[in-house]
Amino acid sequence: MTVPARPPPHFPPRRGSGLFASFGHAWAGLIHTVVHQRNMRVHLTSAMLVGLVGSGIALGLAEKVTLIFCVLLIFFAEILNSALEHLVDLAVQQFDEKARLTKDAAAAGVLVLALGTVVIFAAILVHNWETVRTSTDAIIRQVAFGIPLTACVLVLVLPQRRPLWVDLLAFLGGGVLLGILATRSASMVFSAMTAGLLFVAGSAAYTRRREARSTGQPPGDSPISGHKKTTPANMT
Ligand SMILES: Nc1ncnc2c1ncn2[C@@H]1O[C@H](COP(=O)(O)OP(=O)(O)OP(=O)(O)O)[C@@H](O)[C@H]1O
Repeated sequence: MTVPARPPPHFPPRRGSGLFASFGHAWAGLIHTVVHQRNMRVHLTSAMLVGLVGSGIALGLAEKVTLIFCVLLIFFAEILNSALEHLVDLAVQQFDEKARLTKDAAAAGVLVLALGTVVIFAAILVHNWETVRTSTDAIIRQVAFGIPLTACVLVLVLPQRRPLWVDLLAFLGGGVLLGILATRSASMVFSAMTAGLLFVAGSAAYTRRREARSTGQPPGDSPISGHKKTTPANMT
């Protein structure tokens, strides 16, 4: 007896078409990238560290704007890189030189931005070295509360399966640490940025759980269950 072919999965229903729905789709795109792209998780954790430095040391307006702009630009590039990867995978299921070039070029764009940000970050620290040198108390505080806060974010974005209470503890613990740091912040803009990053990490943890529940699959970096991601190793 032949087993009838299973129909393709339904396209998820659109959640409206208004302004709020558009915002919801964009938010879902951001969270999806955090959940399924390892590099995005690295950028998110690095952005936490930038936020902690920015909220611990008094920087000039131009330096603050530059750092925040760099962080946003890297997120933008990684999201676009992810979109391009999906587009290529949609069009090409086998090894293709042009597909490789497209993906490599998109990844190179992110790499250039990330390297540039590290250089800019180092230059800002060197330029403000006198402030850094005389801010021992602030540095000790940022390290004492900031490292556990970054660990909380890391726990929330990690793809490994874990009990619900671990995620809850990481999110609430991160919130408490953030609150303590905010009372002595040198820049509310950077504190707000770290709060936003914690919220994104919490949303990613929630989405990952929901996806794992609905697909019955263990969490991982493959975006569509049953879809084998094209990698050089599995291409023929
Ligand atoms: N269809 C393809 N044809 C040829 N090479 C490919 C193809 N798909 C992927 N590659 C190669 O494998 C690399 C990794 O592609 P993949 O789709 O796994 O992205 P990724 O692991 O998410 O990469 P990134 O680290 O850039 O986010 C690409 O940069 C490219 O060199």
